[in-house]
Amino acid sequence: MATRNGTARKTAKRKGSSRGPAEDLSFRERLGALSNLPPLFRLVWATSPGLVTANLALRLVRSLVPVAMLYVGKLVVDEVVRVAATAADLGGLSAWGGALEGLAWLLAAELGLAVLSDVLGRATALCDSLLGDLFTNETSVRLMRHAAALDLAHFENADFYDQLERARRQTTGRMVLLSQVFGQAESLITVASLGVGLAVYQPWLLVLLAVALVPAFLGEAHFNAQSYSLAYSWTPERRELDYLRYVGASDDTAKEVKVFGLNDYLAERYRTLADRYYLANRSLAVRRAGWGGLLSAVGTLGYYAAYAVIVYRTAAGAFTIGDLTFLAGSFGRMRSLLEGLLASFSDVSGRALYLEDLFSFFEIEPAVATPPNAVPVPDPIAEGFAFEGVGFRYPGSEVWAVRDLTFTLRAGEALALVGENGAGKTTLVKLLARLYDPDEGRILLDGRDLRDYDLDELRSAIGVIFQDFVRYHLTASENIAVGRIAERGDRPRIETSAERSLADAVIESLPEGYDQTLGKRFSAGVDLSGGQWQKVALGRAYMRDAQLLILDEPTAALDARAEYEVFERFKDLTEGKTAVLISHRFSTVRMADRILVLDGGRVEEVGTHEELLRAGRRYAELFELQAQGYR
Ligand SMILES: Nc1ncnc2c1ncn2[C@@H]1O[C@H](COP(=O)(O)OP(=O)(O)OP(=O)(O)O)[C@@H](O)[C@H]1O
Repeated sequence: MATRNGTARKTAKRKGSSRGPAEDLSFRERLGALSNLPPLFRLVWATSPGLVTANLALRLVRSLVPVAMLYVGKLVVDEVVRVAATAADLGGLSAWGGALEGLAWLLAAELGLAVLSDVLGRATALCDSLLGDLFTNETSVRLMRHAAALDLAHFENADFYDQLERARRQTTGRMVLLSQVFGQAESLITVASLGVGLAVYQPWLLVLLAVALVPAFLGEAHFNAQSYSLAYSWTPERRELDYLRYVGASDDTAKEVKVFGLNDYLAERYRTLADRYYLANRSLAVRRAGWGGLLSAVGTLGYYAAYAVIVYRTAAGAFTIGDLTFLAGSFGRMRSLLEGLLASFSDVSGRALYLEDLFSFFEIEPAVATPPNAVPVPDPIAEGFAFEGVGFRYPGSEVWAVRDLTFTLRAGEALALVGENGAGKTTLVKLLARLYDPDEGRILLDGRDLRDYDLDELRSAIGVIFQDFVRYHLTASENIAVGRIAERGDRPRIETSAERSLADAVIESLPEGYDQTLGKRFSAGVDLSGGQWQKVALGRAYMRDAQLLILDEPTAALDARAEYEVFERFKDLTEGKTAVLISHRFSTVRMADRILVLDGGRVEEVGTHEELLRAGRRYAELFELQAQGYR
């Protein structure tokens, strides 16, 4: 699996290592994670350049408000002191209306700044939340698109699922990270402006401030990295928790969970696992709170030391009372800003570590893909398909699912695949549809390797109705239209497909006909029986109208009459097309032009129904077994 950079590889390696979950990350790794911020910024920028610009402009103005307010505050105090002294000299204020006017202006300026700060704050928050929503939508769509482009093999791999899960968690709330970064930039400008003010009076106060805050910062950074390690190493368990929650409370499983009485077992298993996670988290949270409190006390000590110095110097006459308020205010403000800045810096680097999961997910490349100089898929297919010594092992499996497959599937012929459970029928079909590529040998289409063709075109030329077809909780018409989703607006085509697969009677009996939502997930949904669902799924084959049609157990759930009727129409479905039919029912198998018998992933025999019966080998044996069952 391709990963993004050193940090990703290291984190991936850590997972499998024997070191404990709360192990540390080096400071460099933490800093390295910050390299995820520019790509994040580019993603957010692409979401809405206008909102990002507005956000930054608002923050820039807002960052200068605090120093302006403190300075006006200082002027107010100095002015009050001056006016009060003069008034005392003259025995009253009344004669000094002119002096009060200056004070009034200053107060008005301070009020104006306070209102401005509030308005800017709200406008920034608005920009942040709008951007956050847009960003979540964008990233979720990208994630879905990317996941769909990946190989089927990825989806059968538990590590991939963990990675997908971690990436999925990153689609929401990532804007918080960018707001934090923007907020940090804003705080930095404010700190710089306050720093200039402080430096004018007492430069060494700045040094004191920095020294007092470093321990708290390092503590934060350390615990952030530990939290990440913990969350990372617990991904499989968190996935199991989600799975248990799903099995324990979902429409798909409710029936079986009830009749087998699994509820207590599932709840108990959930609790045991959830408690372990809670305990691991708790011990970290407690240590974090303890150390955090101690280290921030050091910062507070620094602040009061500085405050004492300023008070002493004011008393000694070196500063005015206005200076005192300005300095104490600036210092206090800077301390909380710096503290927030440092804490959020380590928080940012912590969150940036999580971003690694999102970006490294986006960088996984599918192995089954269109080659650079792809050839167009022939239409119509002239010769057909040829398997030449094809062998395939599922990823991570030592056993060959199919091996030495050599046979042809001629254009226009209907070929049935027969074999016992696990013989390799579905695997053969997955190879034909290029859901996987062979590990050995090759599959040719009109004399060229399947891998030379454009993948989208190839998939478009093939229609597969799997045994475990999906029951989409969408409308009846959409459930048929998924066969050729681009034509979903073509109602006559959908209705004709339904008619040919015998789904029309089912759909017409629904309260809302073709617009009826199927399945139980949504309140308006109506569920169908297994056979009714199969008729709907079969409608997709007619809708697809592909050059190569593959039907995996198309009639397994149909009653005898429906099966008979479907086969009456089978010729018409496969007319002029190449078809592959998988079935355990010999009544179905007989419809095919030729039959390929698989055993243990190898071709055992090929021929017409009559030829194979005459040969008296496995096909004849299986046929006889089934025929006996009917007698
Ligand atoms: N996703 C998978 N990962 C690993 N092994 C698999 C996977 N799918 C199938 N296999 C293995 O590959 C072999 C062939 O399976 P396949 O599903 O092709 O059989 P089949 O003939 O379609 O069986 P059935 O009649 O039960 O549908 C089996 O030994 C099976 O255990």
